[in-house]
Amino acid sequence: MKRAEIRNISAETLSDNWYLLKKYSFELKRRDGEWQQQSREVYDRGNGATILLYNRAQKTVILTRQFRFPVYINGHEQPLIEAAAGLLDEMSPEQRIKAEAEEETGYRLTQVEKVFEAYMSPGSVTEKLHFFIAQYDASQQVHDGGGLKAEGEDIEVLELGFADALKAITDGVIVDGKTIMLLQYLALKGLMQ
Ligand SMILES: Nc1nc2c(ncn2[C@@H]2O[C@H](COP(=O)(O)OP(=O)(O)O[C@H]3O[C@H](CO)[C@@H](O)[C@H](O)[C@@H]3O)[C@@H](O)[C@H]2O)c(=O)[nH]1
Ligand SMILES: [Mg+2]
Repeated sequence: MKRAEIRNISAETLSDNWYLLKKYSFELKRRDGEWQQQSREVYDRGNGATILLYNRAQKTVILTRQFRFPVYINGHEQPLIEAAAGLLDEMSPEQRIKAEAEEETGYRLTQVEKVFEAYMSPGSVTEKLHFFIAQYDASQQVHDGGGLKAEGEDIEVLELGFADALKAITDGVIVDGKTIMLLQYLALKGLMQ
């Protein structure tokens, strides 16, 4: 696939507060060869990583549940069930996800497996998410998890049966994209059989 042809990129910062929102103007060469002027607002919060902990013998997974304000104002008033995740903050995806998994779930992981990368909202958000899975057992639990109170985190740790977690997707109880992708990955690869 050939690279997109883009010229005359300029940017204006609309907000530089917690994260960065810019408005870009640029010209894009359409497939018919015509140059077209466009502008796009782009939200940059860095890249992130997420992980699903699974136990094959027990047929269970570890998920988190926390209040998410953007989801709340868009109509989902319950806390959101999610795979553990965090922003990279200059660390490598593997280092970051091990630290984040321990902070949020309380499980200390030695081996993690990278499964894929994905842009989750490519029309407006720059973020690329790195997806991991890891096997866990009770001996790896070093504390109760919960995240960082100073950052406003108040994270519940859930251990769910894998079949119940898959059913929660079709029942509309699990509605977070990264979490659905990771649960379906385990199912597709037959890792819980
Ligand atoms: N004060 C303040 N705090 C914020 C703001 N936005 C985020 N935070 C705080 O910044 C911290 C970021 O926590 P992380 O665990 O690193 O990130 P995350 O929010 O869990 O993000 C993960 O999940 C997202 C949603 O699926 C992913 O998009 C992201 O890549 C990452 O994987 C959280 O404590 C969050 O409350 C803000 O505007 N103001
Ligand atoms: Mg997080």
